[in-house]
This record gives sequence, structure tokens and C-alpha cells, in this order.
Amino acid sequence: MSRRFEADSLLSIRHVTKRYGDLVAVDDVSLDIVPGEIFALLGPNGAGKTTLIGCITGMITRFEGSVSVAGYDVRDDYRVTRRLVGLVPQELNYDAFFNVREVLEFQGGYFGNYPNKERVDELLEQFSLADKVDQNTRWLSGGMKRRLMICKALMHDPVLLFLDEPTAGVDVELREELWDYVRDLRDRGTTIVLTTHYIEEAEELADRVGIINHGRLVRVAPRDELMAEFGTRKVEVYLTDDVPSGFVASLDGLDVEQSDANCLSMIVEEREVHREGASPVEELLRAVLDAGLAIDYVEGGRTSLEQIFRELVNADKANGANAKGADKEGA
Ligand SMILES: Nc1ncnc2c1ncn2[C@@H]1O[C@H](COP(=O)(O)OP(=O)(O)OP(=O)(O)O)[C@@H](O)[C@H]1O
Repeated sequence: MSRRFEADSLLSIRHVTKRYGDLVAVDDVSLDIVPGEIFALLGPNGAGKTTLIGCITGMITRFEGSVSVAGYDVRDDYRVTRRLVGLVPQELNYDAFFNVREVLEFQGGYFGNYPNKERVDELLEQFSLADKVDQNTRWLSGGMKRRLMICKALMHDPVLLFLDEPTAGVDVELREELWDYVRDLRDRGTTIVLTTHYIEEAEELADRVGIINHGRLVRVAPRDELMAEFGTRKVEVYLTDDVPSGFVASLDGLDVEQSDANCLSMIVEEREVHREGASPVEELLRAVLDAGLAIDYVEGGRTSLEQIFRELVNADKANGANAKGADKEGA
């Protein structure tokens, strides 16, 4: 059994490529997942997220490159890595005729752990399902079903948990509830990789974000770094009266627009907000007050990862187009 485990990398993905005929679903992906982090793999439909997870969790075994968990190769040492990894797939994956306890006990059985009443009770308690233990799974609410799937994936106490689109199609309230459970899991020591379409989900939960498009990892960065690099803030200053004519033109060096009769708006890059000295926001407010104008209220918003994501994906497309152009020129 081979084992090369660098302590700062629980999951090590090296040059993984998965082809389906001519389609390259995962294209030369290399990535390390650090113990204790929540990592969000963010990408549009068909980007290759589920395929990449399949290569790690043993659903897909024919791929180029290598993947190891805690130093164990997922193909050579699959018996070990299956115990280290848990997967919550997108679709419901339990027998609808079982009750809650039976679903979990059977799952424990796959890992030689049947019946494990203590583990079942512990998980049901942790995921607020204790009072549903004897309930038929068909009668659980959508949120309870999702929580039961997480419990099922945790029965063998994996160190690394994959959540494939954990909140796809769930309402906002339920999504926030599931986020709390995911954070709690991480706080208890489980390392988490989740895939999502929802930028908001990555922004809320992830320590680091990997953006995947057409099978390629376009960018991996700490969430806050992405926000600082690409994020912008919008500030709107509403005056009690209309903006006097000529006032906007007098704001030298400030990129301010009059977006309504009584409203001045400005887009500020995140790094400008935190620069040394007066920020553009402060300069605008000072100019307004110095001109003797009265402020009714001020509104502010923050651009989400959505915009960052679009910019990166567009940059990737442009690079791809350039590369194609260069290929043609070279041909
Ligand atoms: N078994 C398969 N045979 C052929 N093509 C496949 C197979 N599985 C996936 N694909 C293709 O591989 C590409 C990546 O699919 P994948 O499911 O990994 O994307 P995804 O990012 O998870 O998408 P989604 O967010 O919609 O779940 C898609 O073009 C998909 O059609």
C-alpha cells in the first residue's frame, strides 16, 4: 500500500482528466484540499463538478492522473479511501420504504457496523431528526430528507465529506438552515468540499473557492481574496432635495453619477474602500456636506461572487478564443 501524505493536504488531485468520447468533462485538474476547510467548487451546469467528485469518491475509476486522500491512492487503496470519504449526492439515495433508523443502520452495515444504534442516535440528534427515528422516509419534509442524506453519508464517520449541490432547488429558509448544519460539521472537524451553482452559497460558506468551467479549474483562491480582488461596492447617497446642477461635474476625481433627481451613486472597488487615507466614499460625503446639501439616507451594497464568476469565466473564454486564434495562425 503506497502512502504519501503531506499534512497540509488531505485531498490531493493531480492532473486529473476524464473523457467521455471526444468530450473532456474534467480537463487536467490539480488541487489540494486542506484539512478543516470548507471548499466550494463553483461552476455552471455541465462544468464537470460531479464528474470530478466521481473520480475522488470511487464512482468513476477510469481517468487520467491521480487522486489521493490522506496519502492513500483512491484506486490502489480504495478500501481505505472509501472509509475516509463520505458523499452526499444530488439525488435522494435511500430506499423510500425504509424508516429513518433503517436507512442509517443499513448504511452502517456497508462499513461492517450494523446495527450501530449509538451512531444513529448521535447523528439524528446532531441533525435534529431524533423525533423522526421511526418515521417512514416518504413522510419527511424536503429539508429533513436532505439532512437524512447527510447523516447517511456520515454513518462511517468520514474525515472528508462531499456535498454535491446540497441546496439545489430548496427555498431560501431551508438553504440557510442547511448552511448552519454544514458549518457545524466543519466546526466538529469534518473537511468539506461542496459543489454549487449558487455564488451566494460559496460566498456564505466557503473558506476557499475553486471556479470550474468546461472541465478546467479557472481559479482557486481564498473567498476573501476573490472578493478583495474583484469585489466592488455600490454607494447611493439620497439627498433631501434634488442634486443641484453642476454639482456632479464639480466632483473632481470621483466617479459619481446622478442616478435619480436626488440620488448620487458611485461604484467603488473593494481595494479603494480600504486604501490608506480618505476613501472615495468619505470624499463624496464630505463634498456633499461641504456644499451644504442635506443627506436623507445612504444605501450601500456589495457585488457578489456572481460578478467575479462572470468575469473569470469570460476571461477564460477570451483566453480560449485567443488560443484557438493562435492555433489557426500557427497551422
Ligand atoms: N456518463 C457520462 N457519459 C457521457 N457524458 C457525461 C457523462 N457524465 C457526464 N457527462 C458530461 O460531462 C460533462 C460534465 O458533467 P458533470 O455532471 O460533471 O457537470 P456538473 O458541473 O456536475 O453539472 P451540474 O451542475 O449540472 O450537475 C457534461 O457535458 C456532461 O454531459
